[in-house]
Amino acid sequence: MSTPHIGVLALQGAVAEHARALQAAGAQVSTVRRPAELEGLDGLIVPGGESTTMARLAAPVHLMEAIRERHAEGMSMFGTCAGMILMADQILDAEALTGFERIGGLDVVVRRNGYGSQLDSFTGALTVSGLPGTDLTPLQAVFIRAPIIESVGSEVEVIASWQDRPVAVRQGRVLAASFHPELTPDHRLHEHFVQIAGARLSS
Ligand SMILES: NC(=O)CC[C@H](N)C(=O)O
Repeated sequence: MSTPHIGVLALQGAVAEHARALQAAGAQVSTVRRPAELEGLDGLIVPGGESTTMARLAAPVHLMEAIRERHAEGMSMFGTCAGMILMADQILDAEALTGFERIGGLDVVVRRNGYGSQLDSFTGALTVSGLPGTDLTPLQAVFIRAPIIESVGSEVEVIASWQDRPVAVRQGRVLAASFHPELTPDHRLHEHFVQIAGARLSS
């Protein structure tokens, strides 16, 4: 099988950390700031950071629409934290995003900063289903002003929960997490995404 080529949206946010985790997971990695840089990608990570800032920076070059089109043509997507907000079909507390294109495509309702104010940052140990390999140790998940997933559609599989709420989900070629998997040395979720994105190369 050839090496999956994965991009990291590099407008703002945790870009370098994702790139390192993807390299460790065996992918060929490049950064994406313009639509042309989506060409030939098997997958794209939209990192955590600030969803409103990313949406504003993407607008002049219509990057969100271009990502949506490439996804429709087969590119996998992995949205973490702010990245998940940009992929969610519905956002509560979305005033700051009004008028800006987002990617969409993930049938979930999210609440921005839902884990915010009192608990700005915390770590939870998660059991994640469907990860590659035989390592069953819990994944340490770092939540930073994280969005709450309020509900998921019928095509969405919940692969990890924390305190009875979904925090990682998969819908076909879309993976999403409320937390920051790039900030811990455990790269199993990145490996999982590389496998999802690479599946069409081996089929
Ligand atoms: N760590 C994060 O990505 C935080 C997300 C941020 N609260 C937003 O709304 O975009």
